[in-house]
Amino acid sequence: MDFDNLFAQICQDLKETGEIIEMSARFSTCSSDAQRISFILATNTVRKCLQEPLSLAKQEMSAPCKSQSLSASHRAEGNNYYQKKLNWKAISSYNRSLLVGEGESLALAYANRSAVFHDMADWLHSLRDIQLALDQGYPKHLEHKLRERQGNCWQELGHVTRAFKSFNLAKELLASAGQQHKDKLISITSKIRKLGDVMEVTESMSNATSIEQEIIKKRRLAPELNRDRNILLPSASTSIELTDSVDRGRCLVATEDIPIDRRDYSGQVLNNFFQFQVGFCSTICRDEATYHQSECGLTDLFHRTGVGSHGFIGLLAVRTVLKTGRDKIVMANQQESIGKVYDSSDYGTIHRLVGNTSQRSVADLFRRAVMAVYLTSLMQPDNEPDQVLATAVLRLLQSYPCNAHEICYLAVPLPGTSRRADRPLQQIQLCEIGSAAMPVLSLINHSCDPNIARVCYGDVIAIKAIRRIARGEELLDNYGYHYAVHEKSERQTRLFRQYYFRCNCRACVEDWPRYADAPRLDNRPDLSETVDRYVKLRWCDPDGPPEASEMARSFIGYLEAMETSVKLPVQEYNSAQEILKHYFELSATLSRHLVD
Ligand SMILES: C[S@@+](CC[C@H](N)C(=O)[O-])C[C@H]1O[C@@H](n2cnc3c(N)ncnc32)[C@H](O)[C@@H]1O
Repeated sequence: MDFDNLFAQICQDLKETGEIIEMSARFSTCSSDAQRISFILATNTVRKCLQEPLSLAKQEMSAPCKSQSLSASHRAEGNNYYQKKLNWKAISSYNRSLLVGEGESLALAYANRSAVFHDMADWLHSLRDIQLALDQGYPKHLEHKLRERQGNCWQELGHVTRAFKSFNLAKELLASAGQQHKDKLISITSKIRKLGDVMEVTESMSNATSIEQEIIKKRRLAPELNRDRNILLPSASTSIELTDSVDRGRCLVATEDIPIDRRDYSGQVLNNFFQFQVGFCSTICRDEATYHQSECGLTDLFHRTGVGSHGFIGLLAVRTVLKTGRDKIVMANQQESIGKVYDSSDYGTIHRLVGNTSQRSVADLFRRAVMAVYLTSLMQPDNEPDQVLATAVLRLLQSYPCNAHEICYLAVPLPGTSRRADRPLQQIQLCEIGSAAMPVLSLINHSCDPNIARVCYGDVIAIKAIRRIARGEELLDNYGYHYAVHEKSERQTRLFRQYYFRCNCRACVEDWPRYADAPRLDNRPDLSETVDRYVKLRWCDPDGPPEASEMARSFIGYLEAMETSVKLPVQEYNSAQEILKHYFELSATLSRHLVD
């Protein structure tokens, strides 16, 4: 049963027992989250309603979820996509195959995924998957294929001796398999010959973990800040400071003029990164994360039964609490403030995210409190939830809807791998792959006409100025409701429903029209063709990037000129800003942080 249904059942039972009105009056007098949790734990009707679903859920969580046949069918689907060169879809099917596979089916899924990475020129990921396939007992009679692929990867990465060793292993396996692979044997022998004289094979082969360390080292390289690091706000530069205001709460403000495209913040996501699939992002993550035992069962259960309307936020809350541990939570409860330094690696900064508790209805708080008890009971071996943990979960169930950030990546073929230069641009997709708590990023207030954009570099988010920000001006993000896309009334209603504030940005105060109804400038070129050309250049043509950067620079100039010479809003300004954001996203996806 998903949580929405379970909660509806609880409300129904409370109505039938005639307790609901009196209970809601008493619950409304609770003045802290700790009191709310105690209240739920002391309410027999709620506890009784939770008992059976909790037992069933725990049974399901411990039930085996591996299936050779399901793994094989996802793999077959992946093979189908792979043949059609739909690489991302193939990877996604192989991922599903991995999640339910074990033994040989797991090995085959890793091996097939390695072929896709190989075709995408993603040598390290291919190597990692090859090694995992071998570790899982990949069939011996097929091993020559993996060894040859492994040799290609090492060769591309410049490890000649490792390539030599892999090709030789492939050759031995082919030779012992007999005549049927004669052509293959000739081609491998020629690859070995081309490597030249490799006198001594001293370089040892890497295992999956060491390859992964290489991958992570590259992926986690946060883009450099454009200024010195701010010691009070370690993920930001000195161009930004944290201030407080009566009507807008905490906010980030520029300490100097910030030009377009300057990067002044880059926050680590990993503190509480949560992917929406049960599966480890790496073997290192698997080996380090002791809390995964509770978390994975829960995530899998939520997937299979439907997560309910607060499900993902609930899982992010569980991950945070499991990863932080009870002692640090107790400490955060005891400390009123977090001191001078606002450091996102400190749980205290997450603990103090805005939850808008005082503005929430009794019904909303009651529902979240029941969910906190339910989730905490699932995390623990018996059905007696720890009050401290349940209180922390309740706190996060209020703050995360107003503060969690999505992690996205742009699914694009890598440069040079496109077989058709006219590949439709629609193949580029912005994919949401998870959500994360990033407490410093969460200090930025909303505007329907923002001056910064968030850009994901793998699991690191950077923010960049998309218009000039003057000294003393507030940095403003967009929470998903932009003036160019949503009517003012819709923006105001939705922002209030989720974030509990009335927006008074310039676009709201002046009631700017949406993009389609905004005026156009006379004598300005139509940008749509340029956008197409720019995007094509950026990812289809290996010689494209320099020209594309040049184009982005001209857009920046164009935007800056419009800021001072044109009364906004106009369509052209909006389009140029969109192109700039595209440029940022593409640069992040194609940057060396992700691809070597
Ligand atoms: C992600 S937090 C932003 C930082 C927040 N001001 C703080 O003190 O931590 C989101 C919350 O900030 C407040 N907020 C965001 N944008 C706002 C705005 N434009 N005007 C007033 N309050 C705003 C709302 O309470 C919202 O739920």
